[in-house]
Amino acid sequence: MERNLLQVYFILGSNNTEGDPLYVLEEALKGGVTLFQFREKGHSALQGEDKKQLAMQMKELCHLYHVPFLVNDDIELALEIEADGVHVGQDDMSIDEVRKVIPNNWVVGVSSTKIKEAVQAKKDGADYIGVGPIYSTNTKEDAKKPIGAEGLQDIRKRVGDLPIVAIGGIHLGHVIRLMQAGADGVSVISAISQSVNPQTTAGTFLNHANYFARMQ
Ligand SMILES: Cc1ncc(COP(=O)(O)OP(=O)(O)O)c(N)n1
Ligand SMILES: Cc1ncsc1CCOP(=O)(O)O
Ligand SMILES: [Mg+2]
Repeated sequence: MERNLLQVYFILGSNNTEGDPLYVLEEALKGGVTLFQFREKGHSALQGEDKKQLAMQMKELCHLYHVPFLVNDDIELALEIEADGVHVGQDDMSIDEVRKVIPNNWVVGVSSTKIKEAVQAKKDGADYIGVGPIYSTNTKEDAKKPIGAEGLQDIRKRVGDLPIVAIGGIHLGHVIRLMQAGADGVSVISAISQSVNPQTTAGTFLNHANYFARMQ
């Protein structure tokens, strides 16, 4: 995959904002997020038809802004609504199983907290790995222990040029440090979804990532 897509990877579900998730997503898209993941899980998450309706509306918005739309965990939903890819974790469907049922051109991302998982994900043909949690986060109930920028750097050393996005507790001030450690970009939920101005925040994330790229 084109690694620049990982620069500002926004993830959102209906319970990550007190406002209208479609409004938050459109503001983030206007600000310049480069990739999007629909992650509808946890407390009061939508189910069934409601979940599908929201996913379809989010996909349409993403496509209006030419941003690929990925679905977290729910491969069946991703297929139903013709997403652009999926993200799976260590406890979800395996990449092998996923690849059997999805179109060839879809992006498949895999979560990795440890070197072993990252090396395996690369062997299995992941398009990118989501490495984290980097810092502590209140957004994911079952998050593992944070690995810090050092943990990310150790993983980078072992996976060559495999695209990596850092995730977990990330704020604007972390971007440069994480890209120095080997991330191609950052994946965030609350820093954008809970921002008073998601558009400006998304835009500033992109500026930081572009600044790092120009310095190389
Ligand atoms: C980009 C990215 N990286 C990691 C994750 C976490 O996936 P997972 O470990 O399966 O946990 P859930 O998000 O499903 O709770 C992710 N979603 N996205
Ligand atoms: C989905 C996920 N996977 C690891 S940490 C995390 C939550 C990231 O959310 P936030 O950016 O609000 O910490
Ligand atoms: Mg998962």
